Amino acid sequence: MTGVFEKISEALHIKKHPQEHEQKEESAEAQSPAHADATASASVITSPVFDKSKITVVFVLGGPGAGKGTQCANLVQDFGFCHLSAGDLLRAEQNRAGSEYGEMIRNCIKEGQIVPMEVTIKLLENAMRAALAEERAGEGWAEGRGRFLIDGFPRKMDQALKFDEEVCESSLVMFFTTTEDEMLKRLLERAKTSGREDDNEESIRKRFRVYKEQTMPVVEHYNEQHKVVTIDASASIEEVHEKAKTVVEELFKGEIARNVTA
Ligand SMILES: Nc1ncnc2c1ncn2[C@@H]1O[C@H](COP(=O)(O)OP(=O)(O)O)[C@@H](O)[C@H]1O
Ligand SMILES: O=c1ccn([C@@H]2O[C@H](COP(=O)(O)OP(=O)(O)O)[C@@H](O)[C@H]2O)c(=O)[nH]1
Repeated sequence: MTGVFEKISEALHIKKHPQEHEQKEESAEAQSPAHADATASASVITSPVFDKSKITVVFVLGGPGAGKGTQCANLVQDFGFCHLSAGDLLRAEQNRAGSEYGEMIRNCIKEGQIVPMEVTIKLLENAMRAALAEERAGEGWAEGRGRFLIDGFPRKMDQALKFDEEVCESSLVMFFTTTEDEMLKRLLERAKTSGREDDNEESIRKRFRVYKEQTMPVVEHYNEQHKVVTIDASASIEEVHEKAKTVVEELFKGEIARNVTA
């Protein structure tokens, strides 16, 4: 039987990684919804596609409109990260001619729901592969190394577990927080130019609810792993940037204190 991952890979035109092991195929099959029960008892050993000792993954979380994308853009300038916004990748796939997921993605985004993880994870994995294949110059990119800011992901526990286990174990979660009132204000302002179908009050309220119900448990999960740095995003863009920059400097120096408020 064709696994969900294979089916999605085909549809997204994703080539299999030459180094991907047979075991990995078995594992992807085992992770499909039809095999969910088998996964718990399966003794298949999986290894992530990317090696954590070479690839740094920083997850960037926070409510809709907290300023994740804005701060990621700043950190790209500072540290040469590759910035992958899960939302942007989904919107690109939604608009890709011939995508069989376009309609499904559009509906999920409009309703503030989370797109099934197989789609998002494959898009991220594919984008990471493409960035590494570019053999970028600059700090952090020599000899097969790479550094990624993964923005707006993982938003749900299943995504977090699967990405860490099968794609690349994350090093850190930067968690940007501010009030719902502030996020709403920012998003309604962004709506004037973003052209996003979900930047309207009805969709925003739904996104807030999904964020509380589904994304907060992800933050809790990483808190238990001592991987979270919380950054108050209520201040000005530049003030928030200074804090975020210090956090990343400490990460690369190996001096970061986890589960702290920066
Ligand atoms: N610290 C801040 N103060 C005021 N406005 C901000 C701040 N950070 C971001 N914004 C603005 O708020 C809106 C949402 O920011 P964005 O980075 O797109 O959020 P997210 O990626 O978390 O949804 C944007 O229009 C952005 O310019
Ligand atoms: O891993 C992800 C990330 C995003 N989304 C969808 O994309 C939307 C927009 O996410 P994005 O991060 O672009 O925007 P934000 O809500 O943070 O402003 C979300 O509401 C979800 O519908 C998703 O399904 N899975």
